[in-house]
Amino acid sequence: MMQAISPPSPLKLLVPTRPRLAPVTPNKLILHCIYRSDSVQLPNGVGSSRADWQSSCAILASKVVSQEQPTDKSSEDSRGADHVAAVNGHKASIDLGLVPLNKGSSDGHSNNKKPTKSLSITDLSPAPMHGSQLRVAYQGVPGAYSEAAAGKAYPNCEAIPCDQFDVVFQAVELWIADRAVLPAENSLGGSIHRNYDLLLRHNLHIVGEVQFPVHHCLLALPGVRKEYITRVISHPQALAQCELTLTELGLHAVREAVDDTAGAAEYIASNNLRNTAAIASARAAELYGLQILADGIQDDKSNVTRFLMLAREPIIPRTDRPFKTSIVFAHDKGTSVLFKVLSAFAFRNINLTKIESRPHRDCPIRLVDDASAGTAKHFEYMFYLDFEASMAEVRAQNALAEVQEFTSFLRVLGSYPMDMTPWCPSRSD
Ligand SMILES: O=C(O)C(=O)C[C@]1(C(=O)O)C=C[C@@H](O)C=C1
Repeated sequence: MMQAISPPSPLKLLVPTRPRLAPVTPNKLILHCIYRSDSVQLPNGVGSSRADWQSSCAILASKVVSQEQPTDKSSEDSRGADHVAAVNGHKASIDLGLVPLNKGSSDGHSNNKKPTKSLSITDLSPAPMHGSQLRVAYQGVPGAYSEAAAGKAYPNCEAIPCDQFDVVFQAVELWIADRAVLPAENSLGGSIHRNYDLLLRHNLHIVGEVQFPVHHCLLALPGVRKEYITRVISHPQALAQCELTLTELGLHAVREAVDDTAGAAEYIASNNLRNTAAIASARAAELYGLQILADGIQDDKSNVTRFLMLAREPIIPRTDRPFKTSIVFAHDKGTSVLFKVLSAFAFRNINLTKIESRPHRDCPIRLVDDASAGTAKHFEYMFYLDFEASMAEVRAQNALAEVQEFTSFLRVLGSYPMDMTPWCPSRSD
């Protein structure tokens, strides 16, 4: 059997974060960044370098009425962040509240060289300024699927474990990490809602995606038999993905949710729990010295989780490979706007790959009074949409210009290369 190793302890949240969602003002556009296409010349005739492009973002963003001015709360947040010198021994390289969105060409990243080679999934945004290995933050402990996804997205990166999703965002905002890798949705378990909410509260940009086949195992201490198991622990997504198979295995066990799959395995090993099994990866079994009681226990062999990669800076959108763009929008007149928004994409033959709605936390309920019938209480939503086009394409820019007219809030979360790696769903297929 493999020797169990002691993995690094995950980053913990030391500063409480408050939501950074900008107030949504009816009929005012909040567009963080409009990407320019090479075929669309801005009035000042900017070139195609990153510096020019960032300046264009600044110019365009300054033309819209920005609601991103920090509220009292968000300035408190920035102060809180500035006070953090280190998290678990990882030093923040510079003081940083929020990453400025409208950077001009004078920032440290800018240079006037045109990109000499095309972007790839492993080269999704500028190289780290510290000049060493790319540091990628993920939620969980070593052996988590998020760690493996980080390795797929950025081979040879230094993966930095964090104990909460919020900490993953903070690690990048505080320059402890260069990228974040976060699960967004699973083919069986659905969306990881927490991360959709966090995307809106933080100002990181989506710079890529990876789709990662998730192959679950049932793990227990060496020598433990299935019949002894009275409790199965794992991440709620993993429990959901194995629901039917756990029943079929004939386990008479309660299911309990913990923060991550590999953390469940580590917990069993460190507490010598002989009545508890974990749902986690084969790598977690190896790392924490557990045996595999059952292999491939996900309810469907083609169990895939889609992860998003985030960075402080957006990438330059391209047209020479398939790109996806993610947006989030809201409207103060309720959900009736949805049909109009969707038609902006349908008329341009732009394929939608994902739609998600989340509670509008700033304004969760809209009251509609009807003198004769009483008061209707409508829930309000933020809508997240992914579509298959690059922001460098005119049709995508036009679609968004149209969407902007129907919505009171619109933000481009990122325009990034689609994961087009060949389909290979499960090791056992
Ligand atoms: O717990 C882990 O190992 C994770 O990486 C988290 C996570 C998730 O949040 O969806 C990632 C992939 C699997 O779908 C199960 C769990």
